[in-house]
Amino acid sequence: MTVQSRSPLISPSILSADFARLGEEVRAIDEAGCDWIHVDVMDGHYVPNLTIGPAVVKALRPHSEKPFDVHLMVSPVDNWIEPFTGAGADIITIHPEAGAHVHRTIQAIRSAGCKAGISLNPGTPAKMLDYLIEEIDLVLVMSVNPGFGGQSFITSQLKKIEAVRRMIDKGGHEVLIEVDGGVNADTARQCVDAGADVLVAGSATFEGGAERYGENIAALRGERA
Ligand SMILES: O=C(CO)[C@H](O)[C@H](O)COP(=O)(O)O
Ligand SMILES: [Co+2]
Repeated sequence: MTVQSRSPLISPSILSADFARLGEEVRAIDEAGCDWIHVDVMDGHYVPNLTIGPAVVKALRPHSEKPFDVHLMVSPVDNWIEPFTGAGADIITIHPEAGAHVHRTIQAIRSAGCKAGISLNPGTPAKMLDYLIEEIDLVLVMSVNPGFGGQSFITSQLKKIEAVRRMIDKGGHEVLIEVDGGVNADTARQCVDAGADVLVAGSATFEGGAERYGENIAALRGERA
């Protein structure tokens, strides 16, 4: 197992924020020291939940200068790239199963000036990245089945994080590994030890209200608040 000592980047998922006060919540996690802001876009078709569209991303954009990490759980996905890059996304991650032409979609994301990510569902092997790893900036390893916040971490995904880490180290391209789903202070450590660079955390960031966001983020980084 690769044991890493560096601190991971933290990308709180606003799926667990108070939707009635989203702008305020984005400012609060920014001030609490998060690195990125994770936006879960669900279409009620590719996943059984319906969440945020580009109009909401555009409305939130003035509330933080930190990178907006937009996770598209949408099928078909191609027609949604331009609306989200136009709304202010910095990183766009897609699910290969949701796009008919993954390579082309990745190129469209990068041509629009955004970083491009590929997400691997719990049942999707790391091998899916063959022929794509050199074209992307980020691999999002899903440690829950996509669709809802608050699910339990699927431990088998640690082996996948290790496999993706080996693939990236061998290839020599700069690609970040992000882990999404059921990440808390305990599973965060396991993810970082397996080779993760970025951790998404919804429930574990927003737990306890705004006065706790700073200590929650510090705990996810493995620091004391
Ligand atoms: O993509 C997602 C679900 O599809 C969310 O980002 C993820 O579930 C984060 O929520 P939590 O940290 O509460 O598990
Ligand atoms: Co997500």
